[in-house]
Amino acid sequence: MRPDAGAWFAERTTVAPSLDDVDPGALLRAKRRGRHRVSVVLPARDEEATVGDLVTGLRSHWVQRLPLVDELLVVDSDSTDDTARVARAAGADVVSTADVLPGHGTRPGKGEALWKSLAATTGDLLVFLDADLLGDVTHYVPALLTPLLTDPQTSYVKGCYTRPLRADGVSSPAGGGRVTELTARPLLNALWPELAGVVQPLGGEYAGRRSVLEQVPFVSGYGVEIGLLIDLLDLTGLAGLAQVDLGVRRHTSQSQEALGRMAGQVVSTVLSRAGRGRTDHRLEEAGGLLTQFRHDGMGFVPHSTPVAVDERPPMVTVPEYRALPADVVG
Ligand SMILES: O=c1ccn([C@@H]2O[C@H](COP(=O)(O)OP(=O)(O)O)[C@@H](O)[C@H]2O)c(=O)[nH]1
Ligand SMILES: O=C(O)[C@@H](COP(=O)(O)O)O[C@H]1O[C@H](CO)[C@@H](O)[C@H](O)[C@H]1O
Repeated sequence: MRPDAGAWFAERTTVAPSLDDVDPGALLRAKRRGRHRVSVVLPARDEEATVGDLVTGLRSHWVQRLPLVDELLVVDSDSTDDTARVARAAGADVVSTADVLPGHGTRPGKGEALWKSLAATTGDLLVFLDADLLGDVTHYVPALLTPLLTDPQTSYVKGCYTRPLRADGVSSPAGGGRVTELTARPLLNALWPELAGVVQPLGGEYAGRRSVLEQVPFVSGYGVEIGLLIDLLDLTGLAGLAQVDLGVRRHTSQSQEALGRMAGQVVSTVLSRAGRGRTDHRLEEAGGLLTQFRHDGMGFVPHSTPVAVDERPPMVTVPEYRALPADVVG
């Protein structure tokens, strides 16, 4: 990893406390001191199976028992199932993407839902969580907010976690984050090596200040996370970014074919950014080292592998080849 990425990883990665170790008083004091208002946003397309429990748990802990969260919004993103009703019944506010900024029409995709959420919420701090998360993720919210509540320099916080994979009815302790590992991470390492320390660049759990989120574009589809990461790096520098180890993240996984389409959106988003301004700088210096991460039970451990292009020149340029007898050279 490049020294700046390595330093960022070492200095800007914190570990989320367990729910029992969260200090509610400190959280509320920090929130009040900063006169913050907190909005939690769940973009949801066809998540009736999971959104209810998720909203119930978040609302019970962070709205009813401890007033850490002021708004809990589910953005119904063209669902064809009962997502909206289930979310509302669990106590969330619910808007449909099409009903927000109707003068701007509506587009399909997760990023559209997240962009519209800025116009449908009032918090100066926003927390984004996927609506297909499985298991107890209650601690995600205070963990993602803490760097924003305690460090004015931090504007954007990414969650990171190990990602078990359940696909085709088979579960494995790792293997999730397929587009991250096979597309996003190699591309970011090649073109934005300063972001090589970000463990889960595509992760759907993150928090940010409205003051920066409203200044950057939102890619309408699945490119939204990588687009935000690159654009917020440009806006705030690495110093404005942080990440929190949230432990484990389980969610309902998509098919390889669906992830292929997601990867396509991620690639087009990266290329749209790589083509900006410093193209020659970025593309000419592309590649070299790929940093990946293992979890040793205590924390994430980076390990880097050279992936620079290694190639031979065209044979015709090799003098010894040109000196060979004509019947050999052809
Ligand atoms: O057009 C879309 C696609 C996805 N999502 C939501 O965005 C989150 C992440 O999407 P998905 O689960 O499809 O991606 P994965 O986590 O499988 O990569 C989930 O809460 C989806 O319901 C959305 O709001 N609109
Ligand atoms: O990280 C990934 O590779 C993809 C796919 O994860 P899985 O292979 O289904 O565990 O999931 C993420 O990517 C999407 C695009 O950025 C995000 O929108 C999702 O929230 C996130 O789960």
